[in-house]
Amino acid sequence: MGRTLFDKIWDAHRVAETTGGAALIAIDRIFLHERTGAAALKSMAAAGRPVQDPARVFAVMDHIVDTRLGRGDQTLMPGGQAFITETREAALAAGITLFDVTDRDQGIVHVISPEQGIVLPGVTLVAPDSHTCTQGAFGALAWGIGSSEAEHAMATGVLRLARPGTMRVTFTGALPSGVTAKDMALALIARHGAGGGAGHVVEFAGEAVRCLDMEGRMTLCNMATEFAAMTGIIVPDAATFAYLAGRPYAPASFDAPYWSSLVSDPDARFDREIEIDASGLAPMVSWGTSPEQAIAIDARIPQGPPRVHEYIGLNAGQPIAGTPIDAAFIGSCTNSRLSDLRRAAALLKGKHIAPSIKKALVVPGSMAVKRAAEAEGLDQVFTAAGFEWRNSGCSLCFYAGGEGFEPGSRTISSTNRNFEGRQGPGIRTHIASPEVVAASALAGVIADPRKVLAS
Ligand SMILES: CC(C)[C@H](C(=O)O)[C@@H](O)C(=O)O
Ligand code: SF4
Repeated sequence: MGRTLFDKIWDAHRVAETTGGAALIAIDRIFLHERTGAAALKSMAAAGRPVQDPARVFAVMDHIVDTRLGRGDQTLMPGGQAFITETREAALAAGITLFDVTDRDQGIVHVISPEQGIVLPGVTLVAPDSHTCTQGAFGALAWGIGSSEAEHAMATGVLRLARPGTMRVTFTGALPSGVTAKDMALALIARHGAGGGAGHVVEFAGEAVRCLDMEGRMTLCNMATEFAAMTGIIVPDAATFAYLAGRPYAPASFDAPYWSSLVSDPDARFDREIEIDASGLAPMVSWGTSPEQAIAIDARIPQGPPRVHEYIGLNAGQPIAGTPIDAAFIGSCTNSRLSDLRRAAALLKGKHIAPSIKKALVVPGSMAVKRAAEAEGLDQVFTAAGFEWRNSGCSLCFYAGGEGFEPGSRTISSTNRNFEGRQGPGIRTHIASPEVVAASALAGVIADPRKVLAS
């Protein structure tokens, strides 16, 4: 019987079978960040265990770094300085590659790993961070682990894994204009639940996926963890190889037989199959406190748990469009790459955000994205429109203390999580595409970008 892409990567990395259907899987790349990585490195050093192969291990400062222009080494997170200094010391002592705060290649882990050519088709890559699934867009088996597993992988080069199930989500047809990879992800989670992918590796397939550029594919795979999947994965193709060619850590060519074998065979069987007609999708926006509580932007809020309505301050039956917002955020490993910024800037060009917006931030996913955006003048478009232009990092994708939105704010955000308190105590987050964020910031209320594009 044919094998799925996942099966092939699993087989190529299976070092030994263990009990209960689990296996020892060889780990090709490990990526750490200062929020959870230092703990793993420090614990290894304390136990006198060296990193087995430092050339395969990378670390970056992204989660709690200051993103204000002109930043130094400081973090605004109360008590957070130790994460930065300890990560730096431990990374240097272990001899691994570190992208430090002021490095020109610094950025959010899942943005810089592809930019640097560290993730490659067919590799296994782990990081103590749930959105490691983003990197499955390159046809890698990339997933989030815990700090102690990271320690294990660094010390031994393998991890013990129960074999996950396989699921294929096929998006048929073509996406309508103004509808993006973010909307595909939110539509999937809204229809099949935030737990819908549990225990599975989800392969995204179909015409609408093939037509996404690499940045769109990363946005889609990024949300696999919000679907409770172990990870997402997309079969690599010419776009994948072209994206990676010439990147610092990528091989000189992708013509070895292994690369072209990285497909799901036509007769491969998946444990579960889901099909979604992409041509029927609309821009999506979350109305509640789980990514599954998301609706088309022209729809009305459904009845949800009373606690959710209470926190979010919106009633069932209300249209979501027209809801007044106080703040806007463009950034995160979901939607902070050059194409995201370009699409938002195209809507904002020559316009200004509504006076009711108290804080509007654009936080590029990496310093390389920031430089590329500046070379095109996008920073000027954003600042003229009333957005603050920042250095790269996770920023207000998650609240670490120190910097936040005004208490009680309602934000429209290009991030991936709308949990209670995710962006700060009492903050009500609506997640959506960068287009929806830009259109809403202009209007001061949740707004449909297709209407701005048409006007
Ligand atoms: C801090 C980190 C472990 C966490 C994660 O794993 O996802 C963060 O990146 C997040 O998005 O909540
Ligand atoms: S940008 Fe947000 S979701 Fe992504 S790694 Fe950072 S905190 Fe996590």
